[in-house]
Amino acid sequence: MTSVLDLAPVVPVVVVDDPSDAVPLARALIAGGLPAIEVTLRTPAALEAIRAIADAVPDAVVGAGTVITPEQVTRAVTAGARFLVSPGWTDLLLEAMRASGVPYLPGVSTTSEVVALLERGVREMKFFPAEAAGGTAYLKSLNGPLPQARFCPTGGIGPTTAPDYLALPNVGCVGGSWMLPADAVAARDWGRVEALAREAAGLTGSRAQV
Ligand SMILES: O=C(O)C(=O)C[C@H](O)[C@H](O)COP(=O)(O)O
Repeated sequence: MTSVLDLAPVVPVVVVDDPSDAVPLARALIAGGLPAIEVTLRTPAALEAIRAIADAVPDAVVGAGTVITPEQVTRAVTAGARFLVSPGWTDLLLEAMRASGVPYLPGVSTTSEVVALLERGVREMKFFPAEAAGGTAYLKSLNGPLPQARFCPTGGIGPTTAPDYLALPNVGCVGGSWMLPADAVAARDWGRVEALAREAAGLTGSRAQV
């Protein structure tokens, strides 16, 4: 499989409360041009949402986010998750992710964590919480000594800051929830979600111009 970092410039980070929203929401994101979708395991509906998207929306590459235990790795992959994302990592979690057979992005926010992952043969990671942990300045600084590490920064990123991240050589994609405003999801305004997704998908253009 293509690296998770190269599927799309923006990976929507989705919190699903009502499992019946999962399929129309995924269709709206795909129609807008965002095929990789991270469903966070933060709600009881998450696994059902992953299963529904995997079954009904074949064009989606659905993954699981907020994966923090080996049990969640197993449940997510069984439900149909095609990639795994964690906000942070331990050796136990890393071993389970590695054994799952699907691509994974362990979360880091410090230089030592990046070095520790490189030591374990992992070069692709989530940078979380991106804005709070130092944003583009931090990632730019990491690229000097550690250019072999590539990141999906997530956390506090919006449409105006995403292009700055995407312009960095060590950033493959960014994650974010801005294309899924809570009021639009509550109103099931999938047209608005699609329009916001389309704008996000177009951010590749900003990147190409840099
Ligand atoms: O759930 C997880 O595993 C997380 O790591 C948190 C998410 O990545 C952020 O909540 C998304 O970022 P926002 O765009 O700021 O909403």
